[in-house]
Amino acid sequence: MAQYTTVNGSVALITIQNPPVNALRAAVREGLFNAIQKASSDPLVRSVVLSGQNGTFCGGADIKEFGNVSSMSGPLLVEVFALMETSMKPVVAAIEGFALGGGLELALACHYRIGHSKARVGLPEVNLGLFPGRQVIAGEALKLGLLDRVTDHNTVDTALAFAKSVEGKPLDNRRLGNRPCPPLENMDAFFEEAMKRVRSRARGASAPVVCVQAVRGAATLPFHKGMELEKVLLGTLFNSGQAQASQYCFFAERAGARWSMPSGARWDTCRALSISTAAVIGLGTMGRGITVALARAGLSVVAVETQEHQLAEAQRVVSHMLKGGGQVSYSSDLQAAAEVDLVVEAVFEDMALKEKLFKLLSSICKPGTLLATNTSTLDIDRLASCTRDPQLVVGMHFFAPAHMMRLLEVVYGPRSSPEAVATAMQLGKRMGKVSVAVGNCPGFVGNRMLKPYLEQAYFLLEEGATPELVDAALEEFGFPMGVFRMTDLSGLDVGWRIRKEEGLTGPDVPAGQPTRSRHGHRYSPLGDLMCERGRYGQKSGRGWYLYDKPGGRVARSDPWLRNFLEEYRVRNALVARPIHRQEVLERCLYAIINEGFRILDDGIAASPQNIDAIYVFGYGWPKHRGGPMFYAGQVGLARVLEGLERYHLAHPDVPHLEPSSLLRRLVASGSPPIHKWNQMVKGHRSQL
Ligand SMILES: CCCCCCCC/C=C\C/C=C/C(=O)SCCNC(=O)CCNC(=O)[C@H](O)C(C)(C)COP(=O)(O)OP(=O)(O)OC[C@H]1O[C@@H](n2cnc3c(N)ncnc32)[C@H](O)[C@@H]1OP(=O)(O)O
Repeated sequence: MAQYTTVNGSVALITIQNPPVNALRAAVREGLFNAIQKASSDPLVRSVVLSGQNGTFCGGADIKEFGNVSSMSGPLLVEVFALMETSMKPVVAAIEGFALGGGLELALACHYRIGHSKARVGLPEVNLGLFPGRQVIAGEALKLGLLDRVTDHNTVDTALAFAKSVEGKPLDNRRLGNRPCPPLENMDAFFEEAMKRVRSRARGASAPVVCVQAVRGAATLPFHKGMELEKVLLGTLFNSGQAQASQYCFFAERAGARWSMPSGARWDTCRALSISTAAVIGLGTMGRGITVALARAGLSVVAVETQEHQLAEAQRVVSHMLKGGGQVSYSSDLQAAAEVDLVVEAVFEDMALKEKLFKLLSSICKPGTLLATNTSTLDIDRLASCTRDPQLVVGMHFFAPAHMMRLLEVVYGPRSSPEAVATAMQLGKRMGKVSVAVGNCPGFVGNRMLKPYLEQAYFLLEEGATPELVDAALEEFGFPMGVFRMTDLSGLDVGWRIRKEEGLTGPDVPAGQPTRSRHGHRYSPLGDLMCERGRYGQKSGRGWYLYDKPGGRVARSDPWLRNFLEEYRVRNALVARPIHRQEVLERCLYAIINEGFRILDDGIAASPQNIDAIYVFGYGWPKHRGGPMFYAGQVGLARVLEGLERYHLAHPDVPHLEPSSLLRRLVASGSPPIHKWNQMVKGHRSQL
């Protein structure tokens, strides 16, 4: 766990050994503690170098141990730090790769720090619901005083020579605990302003707020008092539930890489096809973002758009985004896709158009080309059936803006080959995405769960709520945008087109159909009515809110909408009632969760972690709430079930509120923890 050798006669070299990231689990802490004691007591040793195995200094505390803090064994991190800092022999950290969180604190407990120029240091614990900070590269760390020296050469060798040069020198002013924090003018005003800003951005997350309190303590109190305060604050965070949620997200983010298909095919047994060239078809907003994402991942991309004016505009925008980097050519001819390894189709969400395109692509592209569609809801298998090689068709569902959003849903149809899925998943990794493989059904995972969420939001408007009230409740919960602001941003016409495609609205709806009912179920036509009035959201300057101009970003309440809703209620004999924030949250969130359970039971998602990763990285679900499925566990499955039963009783014509069978089975079996849910799933497939 901590290898100890003596080098150059007098330098003890301690190497942390805990792959893959040298996390500081109990055995490592113990190893370090013993090694420092050994170096201190060995009369031949005059200095110490601390490094990490395999070019990695240390990824911090072991996050897996946080799951059971009470059973943590071995010396505490602070005890290791204290032993190191009070050592009478100079300790030099040799930082390669990264020193993060407790790993950086370990380096800061050393008397000197030498970093490789490519090393990254920082305190990223905000992502884990603990004290936060940002990561910086070695050069900046040097300027900030976090490092004493940066090298391009072998870091350990440099540190060993350096350690030799400081043997016997006084250490008192090298111990950070002895150094006072430089005074700051208007310290109180500074921290109050910082707190105000952090609170407004934290959206209910405790860690950033508590961090300001800890930094204030560190800056204004004597060292040991600051440490005591930090311990108390850390305890608060650990007990908040938010830290567990964030730590769960850390692993959920990585769990998608270990994908599996119902056939038994899985990540470690399938080989990805080699992809170096790609074509993107359709250069609207999505196609442009996808082009940038692929080009940044090192692919040579041909961007195809048949409308000349759109092509010219796309070329301008994409070149600007890529700032001269990336290899992209442009064409208005589909033949340009003939020799590529991968095609990503990103045309309008229209099945007939996509079917035609897939038929064409299948005849144009060389054998072996992977055909991917960026559809957000349509049937992958129907598209596959238009092609020569249906096994080479998958969904690659990007999220806008495609070059920035972390999520990629990789959708496999019944005929998609494991190699095709492996290829799309590997591409996702190359693009830096959180990729999750999911099965084929309308809306896949993300949009399928969005549907009941939107539906509840519309129903709440019918019953007396306003967009402002619904959005405020959701934003207070932690979403960056409430559901109405979000649909204004993405465009109300997107859902309208999908509902037309589904025959729920538009000319295909049979005459005499009741306004607020479809197939015997409650239906709200509010979204359709808005679109019929040209209210598409930000793009038209009017939606659920009012904007200064088309494309405007600042939402204002719209008196027109208030009247519109009142008239709508009168027309439909609806009586507005006061709606409480709690009802908004329960109906909107429980509806999402309920659909999540159905998706799990249907085998469309392989695990609750996959669903949560999709919601956190694609739909703005707050990380400190862990994703909808984790949140359900935190609220209590029995309470979620009771809520759904209550709302379904009140709204029996809303099938999405009828509790899913999996949720019922889980509650009946005593609400097991989330990692055991899969055992209760129909046709359960083993977890990897
Ligand atoms: C009431 C008082 C309670 C007392 C408790 C005291 C505890 C001490 C509390 C606070 C002090 C210190 C806190 C911390 O240090 S928290 C950890 C801070 N570190 C981080 O946040 C870094 C997290 N890791 C990363 O960002 C990346 O993993 C990376 C940059 C280190 C490496 O990236 P990459 O090469 O892309 O690899 P992966 O991300 O895929 O990771 C590989 C593998 O390793 C696992 N892993 C990574 N970091 C950790 C870790 N710190 N602990 C445990 N495991 C870690 C990761 O999960 C991957 O494994 P897989 O999930 O099985 O795929």
